[in-house]
Amino acid sequence: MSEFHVRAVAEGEQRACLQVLEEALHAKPIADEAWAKMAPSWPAEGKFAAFDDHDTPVGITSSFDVELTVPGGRKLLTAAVDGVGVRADWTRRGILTTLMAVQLEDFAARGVPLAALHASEGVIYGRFGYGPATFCKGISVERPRAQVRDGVGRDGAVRIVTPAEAVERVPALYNRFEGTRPGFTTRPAQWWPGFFDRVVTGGGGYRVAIHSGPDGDDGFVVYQTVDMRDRQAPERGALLDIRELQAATPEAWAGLWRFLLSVDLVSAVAGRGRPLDEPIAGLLTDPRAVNTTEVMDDLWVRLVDVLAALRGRTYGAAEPVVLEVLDKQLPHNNGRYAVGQDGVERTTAEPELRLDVATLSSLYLGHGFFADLAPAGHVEVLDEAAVDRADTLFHTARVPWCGTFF
Ligand SMILES: CC(=O)SCCNC(=O)CCNC(=O)[C@H](O)C(C)(C)COP(=O)(O)OP(=O)(O)OC[C@H]1O[C@@H](n2cnc3c(N)ncnc32)[C@H](O)[C@@H]1OP(=O)(O)O
Repeated sequence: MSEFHVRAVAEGEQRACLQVLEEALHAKPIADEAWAKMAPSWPAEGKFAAFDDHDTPVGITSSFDVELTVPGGRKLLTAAVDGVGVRADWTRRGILTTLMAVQLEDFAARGVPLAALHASEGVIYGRFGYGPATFCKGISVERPRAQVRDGVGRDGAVRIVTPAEAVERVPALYNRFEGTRPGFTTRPAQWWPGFFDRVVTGGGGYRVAIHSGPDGDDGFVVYQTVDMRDRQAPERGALLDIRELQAATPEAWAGLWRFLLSVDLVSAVAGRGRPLDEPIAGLLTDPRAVNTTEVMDDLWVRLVDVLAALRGRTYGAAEPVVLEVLDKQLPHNNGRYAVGQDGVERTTAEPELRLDVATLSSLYLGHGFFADLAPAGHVEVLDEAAVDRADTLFHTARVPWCGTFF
């Protein structure tokens, strides 16, 4: 059987590596024109690949640096992992395991405290120390029943912009929202061209509308309408599908929703990847017009430097707790940590809770509870009283949400 070797991707090898990824994700071969557009967003930097005996790539992992907002509002350097795939005839031979090990060591060597990704399947990344740290929901609003409450969302104006104007304005507008809640990430310049090309400018068919309030532009929505009418069912209307909606203020948010629900010949307004706490029902005279269609994991987080990551966030009001953390891939993280409002220290004190780094990572941004993870065996409880304390320290009032797909 052929062996593989793993190394950093060299300049000029990106297209062959991208082809491996596209095949793994069941996408079509990359045409020359598509590659010409994508190449600037696909640098060799940050990519590791597995190669066969002929130096042909058969597996890839990729990342780029962003900043992730953590509880308390600090933004920590984070490796955004994307583009993971192994060619179908090379799977289950340990390629991903090797790629993840090399990539994590690279993050640790560069002093990156956090890594994050969106997972194609729930079973893949836990073994590498990643845990689901933010969640999102799909919603569908029955438009004929959905009347926005009087006096809400009327203060600003919404205008549909051209694709060119969207490309010019939306990235700067997004930068106004960064950091408002745990889980938000910055979007580096290399992220935007792929998004616009897929969705707006490259025939994706989505429109962009911008909300402006007293201080200028303060929100945007990316959406498309899919006409569902036919002669037999003219009342069916179109489905309005929200790709993304971001607002800097509650007024901008309400104004964008009022606009979406006012579009004629639409029977339902739907979106996926919305924050769990988005209060759409409260906006409407009939809260039952809103249905939650799914709840999904959103961002998976991996603490690469546990001490730095724990020190990067703030904590709720409780006495400190001593955690013992187990990390198979990055043993420098193994050990005990005293976590409290006044700081985080390594300690030799007796542990109160023992957990692996994936579980700690899933709780890190403030979603979920130690109390809920303990019964399933994710947290070993050595001192019962520590569970409540740990939950008060870690859980956040604001629900974490990422909302940026990579
Ligand atoms: C961040 C992102 O980009 S998400 C996108 C991820 N990519 C995809 O989903 C594309 C399609 N899938 C693939 O390319 C591959 O199946 C990968 C990348 C998920 C896994 O690659 P492989 O090289 O087969 O993984 P590897 O051989 O190292 O497996 C390690 C372990 O994980 C398990 N595993 C890996 N992938 C899966 C899976 N999809 N389902 C169940 N188990 C899996 C293996 O069985 C193995 O378990 P073991 O250690 O107990 O034997």
